[in-house]
Amino acid sequence: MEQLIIRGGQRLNGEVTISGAKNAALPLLCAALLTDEPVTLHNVPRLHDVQTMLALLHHMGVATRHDAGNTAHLHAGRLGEPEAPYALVRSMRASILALGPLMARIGYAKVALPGGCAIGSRPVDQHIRGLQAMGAETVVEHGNIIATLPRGVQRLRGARITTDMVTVTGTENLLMAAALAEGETILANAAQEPEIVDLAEMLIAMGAQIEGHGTGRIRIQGVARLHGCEHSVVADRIEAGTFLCAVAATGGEVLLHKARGKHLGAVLEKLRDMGVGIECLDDGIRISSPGAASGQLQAQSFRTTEYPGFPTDMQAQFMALNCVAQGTSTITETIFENRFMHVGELQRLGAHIQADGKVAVVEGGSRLSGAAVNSTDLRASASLVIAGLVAEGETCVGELHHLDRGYDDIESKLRGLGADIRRSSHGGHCA
Ligand SMILES: CC(=O)N[C@H]1[C@@H](OP(=O)(O)OP(=O)(O)OC[C@H]2O[C@@H](n3ccc(=O)[nH]c3=O)[C@H](O)[C@@H]2O)O[C@H](CO)[C@@H](O)[C@@H]1O
Ligand SMILES: C=C(OP(=O)(O)O)C(=O)O
Repeated sequence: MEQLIIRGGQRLNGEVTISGAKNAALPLLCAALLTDEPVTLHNVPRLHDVQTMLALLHHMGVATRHDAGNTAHLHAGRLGEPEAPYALVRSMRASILALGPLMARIGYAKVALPGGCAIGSRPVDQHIRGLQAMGAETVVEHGNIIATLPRGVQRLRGARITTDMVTVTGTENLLMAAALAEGETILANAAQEPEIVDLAEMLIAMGAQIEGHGTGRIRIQGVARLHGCEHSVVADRIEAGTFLCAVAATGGEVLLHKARGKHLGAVLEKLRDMGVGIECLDDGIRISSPGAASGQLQAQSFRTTEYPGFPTDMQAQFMALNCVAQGTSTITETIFENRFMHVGELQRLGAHIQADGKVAVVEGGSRLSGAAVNSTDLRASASLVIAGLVAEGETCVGELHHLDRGYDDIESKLRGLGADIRRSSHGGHCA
């Protein structure tokens, strides 16, 4: 079983390049299902989730190739077996993103219901309800959502859809479905994340007519056909945020190439309030954290909310940072009901945190000490890496399949900044 072995205490210095965003790449790859022409996607990160999505698309009859230069070539000329089986969906919930494009392109989809996962129950009722409003008939049978069009109906039809809550992949699924539907669709209460904007920009490059992406109301005029395109995946704001928290905690000065400050507003504000130096450049972010060494970082309270609020995908990493900053902070998780599983593992490293329901109270100023810990979900694993980088002695982080879902070679990138971190299948000295 592989582990990351980290010897804490090194400052991070230098330059790192942020990869393409997982949460943008996954819907963009699915958008290739909307056309029978070739699609070329640049800056596609090398992640397990991307491999799983390519395997899923291949299973459906899409020709796929992810080349060494991080460009993915996709061609959904003829769709063979448009099914997303549970084996693939279970390992990656974003498989649900095949539902909208398949319904739009061929009027049939069979996608396994994702079920619950480590961070919460995560239903997909809004995806299904939206497609029903566009004329789809759906049943859930043997654990699969089977969606069809009524006899004699060729295409989904545009609709006005107000989701009960803001849902990121729900908005993406309905946006892709609406792009090929007949007539106009209004998505009200739409998610505004940068990944939605990236998807809309790719769809527009394919010939879709979309307005209002990046706001809570997206207007789509369906077209009969979409064509192929070439598009580049936006930089990963969560990977960038993870590096920012790591540098803030360890101290040092790092330039994050390609990171976009405007996508990280809420996180950058908290870092600045904490006492960290942040400079947003045209094509990157520079961070310096001299206060880390002298114990001058001030812990920050925050609530996770939809974009542009503080992202739930940054909650665990910022919690690790708050553990070593000074003062008491309160962290409220409002998006997922079970996203504090890293608390127990951070406690093993010496953190003082009390979690009760949606709220965790962190007593800062902890002197962390290395230990064996296990990842419980993707961002939890990143929080343990950050804690390991500041902990005294050796930290061994296990269950790396969570980390590998969403970080493109994080250990090489951290090593390039001076961290003492390596991957080993033999384990370290941690008990
Ligand atoms: C691949 C991808 O982009 N994943 C991101 C996406 O997940 P994902 O799109 O799955 O998250 P949603 O935005 O849909 O979830 C927001 C909330 O709405 C609830 N909900 C959602 C849909 C639905 O039909 N019914 C329902 O009840 C969820 O359980 C959750 O409590 O947005 C999350 C919130 O920013 C991020 O943490 C994930 O990293
Ligand atoms: C929760 C996440 O991803 P997913 O929706 O793929 O589980 C994440 O990226 O932090």
